[in-house]
Amino acid sequence: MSLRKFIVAIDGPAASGKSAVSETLAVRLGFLHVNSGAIYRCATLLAIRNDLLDLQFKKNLDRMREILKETKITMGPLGTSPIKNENVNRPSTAIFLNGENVTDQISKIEITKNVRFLAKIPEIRAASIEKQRELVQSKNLFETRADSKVDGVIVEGRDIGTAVFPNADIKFFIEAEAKARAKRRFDELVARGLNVDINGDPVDYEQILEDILQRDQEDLTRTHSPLRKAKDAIVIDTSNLSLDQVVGKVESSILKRLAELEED
Ligand SMILES: Nc1ncnc2c1ncn2[C@@H]1O[C@H](COP(=O)(O)OP(=O)(O)OP(=O)(O)O)[C@@H](O)[C@H]1O
Ligand SMILES: Nc1ccn([C@@H]2O[C@H](COP(=O)(O)O)[C@@H](O)[C@H]2O)c(=O)n1
Repeated sequence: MSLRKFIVAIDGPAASGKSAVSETLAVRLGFLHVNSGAIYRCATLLAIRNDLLDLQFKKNLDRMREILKETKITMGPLGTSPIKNENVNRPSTAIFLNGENVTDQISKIEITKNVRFLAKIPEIRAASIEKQRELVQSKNLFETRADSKVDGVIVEGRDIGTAVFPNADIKFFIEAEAKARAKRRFDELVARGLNVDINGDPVDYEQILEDILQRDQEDLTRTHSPLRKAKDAIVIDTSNLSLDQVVGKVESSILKRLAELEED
C-alpha cells in the first residue's frame, strides 16, 4: 500500500538556513529533500556551459528549455548513506546533473551572481517547477524510516508555499537579518574553499553581504512568483537562534502536524 504524500514547504531569503534545516530533518525523519534553488543554479550552470546566458534572444531561450528538458537533475546521498560534508559539519544533499555531482560547482560565486537572470524568466520558472514536481514524485534516495506513516518530502525555495505547493501540509518561512545571513554564508564558503571569484581572487564578507541584499531585492520584486510569506506559514527568525534550535522548532511543528493527521 502506498503511503500518503506529506509535503513540507520551507521558504525564505538567501542564506536564511533553509537547506541546513531541510537536510538535517530529511535525514532525521527519512524524508525526501528537494532543493528548488539548486534547480535554478543547475539551469545557470547549463546556460554558462552552453554559452546561453543571454536569454533575451528567443533562440537562446528555446535552446535552454530544450536542454533543461533533456537534462536529468537528481538529489540525494552520494552512497548508501547521506554524505557528511566535513566542511559543513552536517549531512548534506548532493546535486547531480545527468549523474555528475555538481554540488560544489553550483555553489560557486559565478553561479550565485548569474542565477537571478534566469530565475525571473517565466519559461525557466515553468521548466524548474516541472522538475520540482517530478522530483517530489521520485524515489527517496535517503533511508526512509520503517515506522513512517507518510511519504514525506521537504521542498525548499522562495515560492514553494505560495505557488508550487500551495496545499502543502505544513509551511515554514525562515528568515534572518541580512548581516547574520552574510556572515554565515561567508564562513560556509571559506570552510568549503569556495570564497573565490571567477579569477580566483578571494571574495570578502562585504561582497557576500552585497550579493545577499541584491538577491533579496530581486527575489522580492520580480513579477513572477516573488518571495512572499504564505498566509499560513510558520515564521521563524533565526538571527539569534542556533541551527539546532531552528531544527528543533521545525521538527516539533512537523511532528505535531503528523499527529493531527493521524487523529483525523
Ligand atoms: N541558525 C543558524 N545558526 C548558525 N548557522 C546557520 C544557521 N542556519 C544556517 N546556518 C548556516 O548558514 C549557512 C547558510 O545556510 P543555508 O545554506 O541552509 O541557507 P539557505 O537558506 O538554504 O540559503 P540559499 O537560499 O542561499 O541556498 C550554512 O552554512 C548553514 O550551515
Ligand atoms: N523557489 C526558488 C528557489 C530559488 N530561486 C532563485 O534561485 C536562486 C538560488 O537559490 P538558492 O536557494 O540556492 O540561493 C535564488 O537567488 C533565487 O533567485 C527562486 O527564484 N525560486
